Amino acid sequence: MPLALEQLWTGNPDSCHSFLLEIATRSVGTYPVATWFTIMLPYKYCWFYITFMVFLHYDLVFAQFPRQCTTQQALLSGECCPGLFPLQSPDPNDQCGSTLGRGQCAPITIDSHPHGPQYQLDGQDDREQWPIRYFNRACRCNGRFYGYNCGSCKPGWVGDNCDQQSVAVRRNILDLNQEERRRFIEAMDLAKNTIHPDFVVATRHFAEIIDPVQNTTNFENISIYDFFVWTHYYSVSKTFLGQGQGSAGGIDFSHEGPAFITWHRYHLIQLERDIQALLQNPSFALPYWNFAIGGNQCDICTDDLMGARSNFDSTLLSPNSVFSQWRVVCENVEDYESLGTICNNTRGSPIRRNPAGNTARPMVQRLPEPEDVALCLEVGLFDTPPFFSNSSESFRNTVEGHPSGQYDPIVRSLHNLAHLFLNGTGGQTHISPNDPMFVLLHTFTDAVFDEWLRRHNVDSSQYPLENAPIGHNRQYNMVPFWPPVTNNEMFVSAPENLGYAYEVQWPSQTLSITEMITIAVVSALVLVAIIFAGTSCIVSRRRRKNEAFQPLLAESYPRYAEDREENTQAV
Ligand SMILES: O=C(O)c1cc2cc(O)c(O)cc2[nH]1
Ligand SMILES: [Cu+2]
Repeated sequence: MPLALEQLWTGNPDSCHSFLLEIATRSVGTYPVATWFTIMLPYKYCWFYITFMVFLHYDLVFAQFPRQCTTQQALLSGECCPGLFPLQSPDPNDQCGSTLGRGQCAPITIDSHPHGPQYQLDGQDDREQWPIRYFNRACRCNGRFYGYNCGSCKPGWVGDNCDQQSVAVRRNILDLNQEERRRFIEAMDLAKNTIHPDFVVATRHFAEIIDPVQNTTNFENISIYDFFVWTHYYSVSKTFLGQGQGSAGGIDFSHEGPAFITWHRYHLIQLERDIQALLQNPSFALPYWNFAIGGNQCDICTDDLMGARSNFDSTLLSPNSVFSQWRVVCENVEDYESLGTICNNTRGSPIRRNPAGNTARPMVQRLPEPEDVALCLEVGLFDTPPFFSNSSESFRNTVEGHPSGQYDPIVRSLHNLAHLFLNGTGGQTHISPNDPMFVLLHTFTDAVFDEWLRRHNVDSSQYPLENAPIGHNRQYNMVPFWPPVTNNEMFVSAPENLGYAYEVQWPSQTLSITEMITIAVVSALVLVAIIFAGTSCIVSRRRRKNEAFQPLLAESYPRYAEDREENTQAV
C-alpha cells in the first residue's frame, strides 16, 4: 500500500523516513542507496532529500484518474473506489455501488510476467506495472456492472440493471447520408468542446501534485475529445530521466507490439462510450474509413466529412469544415522530454493535413491497396516473437504497418501508411489523434482485426503471455486506462463481447492451397463419376435395345425369326 502522503504534510518525523522507506522499496534500481542513507538523517533534512530526489529524476508523473480519486484523501490512501452517492445510492459511504450490490473495492492485480528486451530502465517509469505506483485498490464490479465506480454497464449492455443488450453498428462513413454525416461531425465537435464529466489529467510531477499552500491538488479538467488525445500521448511518451538528462525511448504502451490492437480497441470504445453518454444515445457508433483504396486521393477529405484542403494553405483544413477550428493539444513534446513537464489541456496550433503531399517520401503518397487487406487477413498467427515491429508472419505487425514476411524498416503499409499518407498532425505519433481522421483510420484497423478473429477462430492463447515489449503482455493493465483493463479483455470478438459490430464487405476469402487441391480432387472425382454414370447408362441402354432383338427370342420362338427375316427383306 503506497504510504499515506498525508503523514508528510503533518510533519510527523517518523513519517518522512517511512515515506522514504516506501520510495526506496518502490524505487528498485533507482536510488536505493541514496534513499536508505538519507533515512538515517534527522527528519529536518528529509524534505530536502525528497525534493532533491524528485527534482533529480524520480519519474512520479501522475496520469489521469476519476475526479473523485484526485483529492488529497484518495491520493494519500492509494485507493480509488468512488461510490454512487447521491445519484444512484442513498448511502454517503457507498463504495463501488456496494450498497446496491454492483461491486466492491478490491486489490488491483498486475502482470508479473517478464517483458521483452526493448525497455531497459526498470524502476524508472511509473507506468511500469500499471497502475500500482499510484493506486493498488480499485472497484471490482459484479456481473455486467462496469466503470470506475460500477455506475455504468459493460460494453454492449444498458439499462438500470445492465440487462438490456445494445450493439452499436460501425458503418463506412461514405455510406452515411447527409444528415447522418452532419450528426456525426456535430457529435465530434461537441466532444471536443465539452469537459469530461469524470476524468481529469495531472499537470504537475509528484512532488507538486498536492499544493500545500492552496491545499489543492494539481489536476486539470480536459474536454472529452482532448482526453482521447491525451491518453494516446501518455501511452507513447518517453521515460523522463531527470532535469538535464532528457528522456529515453524503447517504450511504447500502444504501438509496435501485440497491444497495438487491444490498446487502440479500448481507446476507441472509451471515446464511443463517452459520446454515447454525452448524447444520451447508446446506439451512437463511430464510423470507419476504408483507407485501403489505393491511389493518392483522400476520399473523405471533403467539407461534409473530415474537411477538404484549404485553398489558402494546402497543409490546413478548409474553413468550411468545423475541424479547421480545432486546436491541437500535447504538441510541446520537446518540453515534455527535456523539462519533464507533461501534456495538459492547453491548445495550440490548428490541425495540419496534406494528404499525399510528402514528396520527399513517394511511398507514403499512395494509400494501401485492397489486396493488402486481403493478404493481411490470411496471415495465420496473431503475433510472432519478438512481438515487435520486426516480427514476421504476424497479423498484428502486418496490419500495424510492416508487410508480412521480411521486415524492412523503411517500408510502410496499412495502418502506418495511412497515418503517414495524412502527412501532418495525423502522422506524428504523440499528437496524431488531434486529427479526427485518426478515429476513422483506427476503427477500420479494428474492423480488420475483428474479421481476422472471425476467420481464424483463435482464443487468448494466441496472445503472448510474456516477453512482449513492456505493456504488451496478455495480462498487462493497458496504460493509462482506468478502471484497469488488460489486453486480454480486448482480445475477443466485438459483436458478442464488446457491444459493437461492423457493417463491412470484405474481399472474398481467397482459398488456401489445400482448399484449392481438395476442391480440384473432389471435382475431378465428381467428373469421373458423371462420365462413368453416363457411359454405363449408354451401355446398358444399348444392351437393353439389343436384348430386345436377341436370338433368345428367336430360339424360343423360331417362327418369330422367320417373320423377322421376311419383314426385313420386304422393306
Ligand atoms: O512512421 C510510422 O510508421 C508511423 C507514424 C505514426 C503515427 C501514429 O499516430 C501512429 O499511431 C503510428 C504511426 N506510425
Ligand atoms: Cu495509430
